[in-house]
Amino acid sequence: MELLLAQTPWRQESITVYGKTHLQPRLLAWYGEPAAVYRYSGKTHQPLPWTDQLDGLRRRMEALAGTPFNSVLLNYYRDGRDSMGLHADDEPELGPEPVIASLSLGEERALYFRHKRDKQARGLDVSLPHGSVLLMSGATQRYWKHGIRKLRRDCGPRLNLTFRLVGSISAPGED
Ligand SMILES: O=C(O)CCC(=O)C(=O)O
Ligand SMILES: [Fe+2]
Repeated sequence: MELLLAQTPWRQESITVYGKTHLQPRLLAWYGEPAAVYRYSGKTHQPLPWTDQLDGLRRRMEALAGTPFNSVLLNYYRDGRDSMGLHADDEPELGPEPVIASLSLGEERALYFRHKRDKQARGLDVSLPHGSVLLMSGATQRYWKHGIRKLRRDCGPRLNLTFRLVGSISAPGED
């Protein structure tokens, strides 16, 4: 975690909601094969090339999940004010039933799940302690959204690494 915090070229992206632009409440970095271009939160991300450390983690995640990954999104939650809004990782370039391996380091925070359509469905909080891996697969992204809430109490930094397999979806008329 110390290596990743120190050596990653962290960026803070902005997001535009209802015509207003805000800075996203966390830092991020995107690594992967050159072909793993990914649109996330309405932005196109060109991946940085794998570092030895991230490639090593990728191999371990592939062994655990039994599926290949060609990219990883790093999210850095600096303190309890950093968060991630409810969303599903359901972009077309991830395919219909993506497998996502999510490695958490540092402060334990909860990933909360809400059903997309069934408002009666009970939500779910999944605590993600240091060193844990959460596998999301099957229809999870189709039916559920997830996010990280802000906290009122003080809390230390947290890193989350989501390993993904991003396909190239070419736009109509492109090859
Ligand atoms: O920080 C987390 O555990 C969630 C990250 C996430 O949902 C994402 O990167 O899409
Ligand atoms: Fe996500």
